[in-house]
Amino acid sequence: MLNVENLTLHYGHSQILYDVSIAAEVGKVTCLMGTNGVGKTSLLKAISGTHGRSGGDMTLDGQPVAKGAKAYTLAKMGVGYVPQGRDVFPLMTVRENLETGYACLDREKRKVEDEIFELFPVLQDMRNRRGGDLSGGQQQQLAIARALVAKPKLLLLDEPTEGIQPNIIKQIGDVIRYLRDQGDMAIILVEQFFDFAYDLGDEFTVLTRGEVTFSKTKAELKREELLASVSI
Ligand SMILES: Nc1ncnc2c1ncn2[C@@H]1O[C@H](COP(=O)(O)OP(=O)(O)OP(=O)(O)O)[C@@H](O)[C@H]1O
Repeated sequence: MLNVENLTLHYGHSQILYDVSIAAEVGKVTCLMGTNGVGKTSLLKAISGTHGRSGGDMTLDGQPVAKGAKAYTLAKMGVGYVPQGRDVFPLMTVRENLETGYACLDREKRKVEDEIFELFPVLQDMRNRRGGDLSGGQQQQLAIARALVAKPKLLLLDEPTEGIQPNIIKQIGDVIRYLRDQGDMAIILVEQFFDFAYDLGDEFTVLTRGEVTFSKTKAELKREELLASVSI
């Protein structure tokens, strides 16, 4: 589904990513791991078009993605992005936040499907509340739901468990597993909560200082090896 080859990324003059290659397949969770500041969020920004890459190639379903492609174009091509920190619109209601998720779609496709509320029943109950009044866990669920509204083929999740209480972490894990098992979406998960990532992941790519250390399937990888590679 996604193929990235030799991607480089800069902020001004400072280079953050060096020849990064990563792939993500439909029906699989690809975990992107590494210690703080190695460039995981930057890679998701490049893949989502939020911060343009400086070099390298990217294809989605075999379609080349131009270097300057904007987030809007990537969203239309099927990339759903759940950023670190959620970026829920605090003054908009839950319903309005969800509606922003389909802004990239053609008018006739703009609909919040019932499945969204089946996955996240709390959002149904709170649909007229303001985003800013939701708890952190509820905001995280809203951010994931907002990305799902556009029916992405590639879902990018940046630390969905950060600052979230255990019962909601479990619900979010169940949703990710459900989406993976539906078999119509590729998922890239950036996650510092090791057991959560190890449990869900099918493929693992580890970054160190902006470079890929290794990409392995779960079968090829010992838990201890992965743990050591993401420990300081
Ligand atoms: N907008 C920016 N301008 C300049 N430097 C930045 C910017 N955003 C991030 N960086 C730097 O880029 C590097 C990689 O940051 P990034 O957030 O991608 O890492 P990360 O692996 O996601 O870290 P974390 O696990 O802490 O979220 C860091 O050194 C960071 O300070």
